[in-house]
Amino acid sequence: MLQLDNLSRSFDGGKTFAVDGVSLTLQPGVLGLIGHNGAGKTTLMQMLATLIKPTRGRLLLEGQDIVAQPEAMRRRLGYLPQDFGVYANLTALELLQYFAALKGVRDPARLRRLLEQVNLHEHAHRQAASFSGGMRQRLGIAQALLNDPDVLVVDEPTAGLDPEERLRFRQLLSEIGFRKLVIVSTHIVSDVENMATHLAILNRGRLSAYETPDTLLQRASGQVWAGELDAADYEARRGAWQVLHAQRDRQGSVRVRVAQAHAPFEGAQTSPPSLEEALMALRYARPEGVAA
Ligand SMILES: Nc1ncnc2c1ncn2[C@@H]1O[C@H](COP(=O)(O)OP(=O)(O)OP(=O)(O)O)[C@@H](O)[C@H]1O
Repeated sequence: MLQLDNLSRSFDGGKTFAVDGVSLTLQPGVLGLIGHNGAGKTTLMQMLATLIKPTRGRLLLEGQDIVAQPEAMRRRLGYLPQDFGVYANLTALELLQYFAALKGVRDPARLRRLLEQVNLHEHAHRQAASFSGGMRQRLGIAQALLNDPDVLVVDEPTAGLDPEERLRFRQLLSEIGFRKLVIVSTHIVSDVENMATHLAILNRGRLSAYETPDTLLQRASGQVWAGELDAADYEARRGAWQVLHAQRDRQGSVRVRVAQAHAPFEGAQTSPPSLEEALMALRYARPEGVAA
């Protein structure tokens, strides 16, 4: 449906590339675009949203070149940028009415349905400026869905949300992904763990992996070890390991999880990895959980 062909973007006349030769063929579902800060996620998403043009490469929506004809994409696109602001004096409904007028959407019933879909219908007449971060993001999604888009692009949507809001927001994107192509960028793996049908890992502008979460988990299977050892022993040996998690207990021993191909110490057992651990074990991410 959406094809990225050697997509590249430089901001300094071709000396360095923020996005460098990314090729992907995307179908409906949720794509989690994972990368550390500065990896090129926003630049990639802005190209998809036709806000900036690629330096090289092509972007095709059902075969149509959307760099040459951005309108073809804009009609079918919903976009929630990283910094979706709300206008202080407008209520949630007024804000949607405003964007609906800009997008040429004339059906008032649709605005009510969208507020229901994002679970804000009981707050339709409240000023959006008084909303929590999660409510604002959900309003942002309602705005992005106004034109019933086929492609929904959402940039770092859960930054600043509390755990309950994160969960609700993920469920919402997951449901949309049953029928549409949803592209969600994040540097927090757990944000997309339960909803992504595919993951694309961006590392300094380059695509280092494009796989299903299950495939990544399978590839990392047997490479994560768990066990307990004496604190002094742990301190002496930890420098040689890729430690995923370490927790000291009151008795002075340390429960540890380590990523490597063979047992790090006697008594360590292989343990099923989380997706974040799998990315670290496969060297797609740094120990602090940020994709490298
Ligand atoms: N308008 C610009 N002018 C110059 N350099 C830019 C511009 N936009 C992005 N860059 C550079 O391109 C690289 C990728 O930035 P980008 O914002 O796409 O990364 P990101 O993965 O979205 O990071 P973050 O998670 O921090 O938003 C960075 O080195 C950034 O400094």
